[in-house]
Amino acid sequence: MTCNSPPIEANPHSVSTEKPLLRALGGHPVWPPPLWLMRQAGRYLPEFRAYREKSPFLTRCLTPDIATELTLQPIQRFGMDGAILFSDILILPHAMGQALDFVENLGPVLTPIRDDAALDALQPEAVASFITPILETLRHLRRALPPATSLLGFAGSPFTVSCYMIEGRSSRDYSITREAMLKAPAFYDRLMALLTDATSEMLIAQIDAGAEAVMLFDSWAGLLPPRLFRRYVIAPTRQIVTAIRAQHPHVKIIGFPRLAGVMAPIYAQETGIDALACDTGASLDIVAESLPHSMALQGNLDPLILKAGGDALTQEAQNICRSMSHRPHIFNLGHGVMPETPPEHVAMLVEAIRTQKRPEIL
Ligand SMILES: Cc1c2[nH]c(c1CCC(=O)O)Cc1[nH]c(c(CCC(=O)O)c1C)Cc1[nH]c(c(CCC(=O)O)c1C)Cc1[nH]c(c(C)c1CCC(=O)O)C2
Repeated sequence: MTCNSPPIEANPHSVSTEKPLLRALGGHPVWPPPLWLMRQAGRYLPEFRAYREKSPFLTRCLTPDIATELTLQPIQRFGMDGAILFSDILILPHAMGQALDFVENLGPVLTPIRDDAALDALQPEAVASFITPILETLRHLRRALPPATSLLGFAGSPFTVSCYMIEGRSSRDYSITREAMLKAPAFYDRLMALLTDATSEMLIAQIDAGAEAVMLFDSWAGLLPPRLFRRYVIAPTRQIVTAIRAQHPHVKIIGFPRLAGVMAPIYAQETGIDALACDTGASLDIVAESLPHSMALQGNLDPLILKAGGDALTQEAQNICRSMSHRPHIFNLGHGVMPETPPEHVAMLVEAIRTQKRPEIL
């Protein structure tokens, strides 16, 4: 598919001309719930693997024709209600000049930022030009997507991105980062201020280029105890939400404080987001009890159940939908699609969600 191809066949079950995903993000219950999956564009798809063999990950992210095609693959195959830009949360530090590579079977590898000299070498002013191809991808996608499919931009939240920037790679506990936070607060706060401003500017640029909603991934938020969670997860997120709202008051924002536990509803209330994405460990109905009815919830099927398939997949997916049928809910996973997931299971999940009967409203 090229960027000038005709729009893809829309979700046949969608009856409203308004986009179901944006309607749910606007605080309205929608049935069946709109759905998309984190990592829906990924290695579990043979058509994704075909591109992966031809070019490195960063090239795929920064080549509009390729990034557009990869974003569209799950939409073409499953008719998802949301299309998330094919990019990565680590594009931002790379755009600032931090060396980044994605190594097979290891994941991201960066030159660690451990002192003020390394911070001084970063160039936040370079981000705007570096992300030009990503903004072009968004413009292509707005033209190529079916009318009912919403286009999602995203960024990593400052704390999670700081974990990769300081650690230099994936880690079990990001202890180097968390020690820097405690032992070198002036250094760490300087990095966080840099990331908070740059993330706000990048998301505003994504919205200017066509993103209809944006998502903030704080994938390691659950590593922090409450006091630090408030300072380094909630406060930067609130700053980013405020900055986006100043430019785009009606664009919806999804926050994903992964593994936040009891802090998740507090995060939702105190950051001003429109939708709270919940990880696998959250019970949506319990989280919902402490949030305004207008706050949309997103999630949260266990990716392992999707990989396993069978009756458990259909039953668990429909249980999640039923528990949220009275609220604005976006069906998703509690984390990304696992690479070993059979694509047939995703098709089965989409069918189960779209054809289930709506529970009687009691
Ligand atoms: C932590 C994080 C990263 N990237 C991301 C997060 C937050 C979500 C999460 O918690 O998983 C976010 C992300 N990464 C990617 C997307 C867009 C695609 C989508 O979600 O559909 C999104 C939203 C592409 C990607 N980002 C990456 C891939 C795999 C690239 C490939 O193997 O070709 C994709 C499709 C690479 C990546 N990128 C990252 C890691 C740790 C890795 C290697 C491990 C892995 O592959 O999952 C950093």
